[in-house]
Amino acid sequence: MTLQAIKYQNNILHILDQLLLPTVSQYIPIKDVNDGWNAINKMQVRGAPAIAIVGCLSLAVELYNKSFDSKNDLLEFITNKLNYLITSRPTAVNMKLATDDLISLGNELSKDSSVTVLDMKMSFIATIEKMLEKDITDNKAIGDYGSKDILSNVSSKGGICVLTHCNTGSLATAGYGTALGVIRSLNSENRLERVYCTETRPYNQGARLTAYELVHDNIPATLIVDSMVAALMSSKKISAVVVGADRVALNGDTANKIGTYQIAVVAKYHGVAFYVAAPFTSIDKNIPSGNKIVIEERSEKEMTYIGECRIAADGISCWNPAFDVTPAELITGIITERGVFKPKELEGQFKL
Ligand SMILES: CSC[C@H]1O[C@H](OP(=O)(O)O)[C@H](O)[C@@H]1O
Repeated sequence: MTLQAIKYQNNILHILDQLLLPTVSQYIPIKDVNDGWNAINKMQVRGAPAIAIVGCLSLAVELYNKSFDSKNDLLEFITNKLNYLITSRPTAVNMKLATDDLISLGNELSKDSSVTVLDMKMSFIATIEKMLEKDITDNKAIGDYGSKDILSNVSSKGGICVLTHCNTGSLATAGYGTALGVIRSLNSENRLERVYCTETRPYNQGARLTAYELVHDNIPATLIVDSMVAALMSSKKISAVVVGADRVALNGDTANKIGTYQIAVVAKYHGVAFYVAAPFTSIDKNIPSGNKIVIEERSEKEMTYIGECRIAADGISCWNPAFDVTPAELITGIITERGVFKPKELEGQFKL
């Protein structure tokens, strides 16, 4: 059983507080959209798919306990709540895409005279609940497509070594994971010698979350400091890098955790395949390239403190972008639940 970032049953929602991992494993209740917004903004839950799922489930929980006089009132309520949830973190696209889908569902249902207010409310809740299962199904498909494509491009018949950055596993999704899903699939096929994970400063998603998942699943793994990537590639046989995504532009440019871009540059220099693993819920067909992606900047406290302990000189100014954009030319393949695409093939997927 992989770890669960999100626990939802009978309209009751809890999330694993990821700020406390790996030393404390504690679930906290999410009772409404305000709780959802705060948990996402503080990064008690994080990861592009998990942000959308928790955001929408926080709406489902609030909806369940409310009644509405008309379908227009209900549509206005969910529109306001969803547009508020989008403001919790700007870079990952999943919450925005979920909002667009739910609002278009709302417009459809409000025009259908055979649908009552209660039918409409329960239809929203059912649609949101389906996000959990679909995400896990998508991730398992991503895992299997990714494993197959990576192995088709290596000469060895034995286990391979891969590198990943940040956390893209069960703690960033509804379960199994995206890039970590590929690693789980490689491991279950007995084709993984070792995965190297970067600590991923300053929030340490790698050291605190990915390492936690890999140890929990008994997957052979080694933690490295972010600045060791070039040394790793020059001294060990790394067959591929697999990372996640927060927002993929139509041309394949990809916004992901800060540090991804420089790993892609080093991978290019060393001739190592560089894959992005992301469901279509992380692909933004409305932006042509990565320079349109808003990059979230977070508090300098995340850089200058570890817990309560200050680790940087008082008075130093800081720059803390949470993401960077890797240009499509550095990306070997984008692994999705529909298969693996070269960046230039992505646009065609939206013309089918
Ligand atoms: C499976 S998407 C995970 C994606 O989200 C992470 O960012 P954050 O931890 O700030 O939410 C990181 O970019 C991962 O690749």
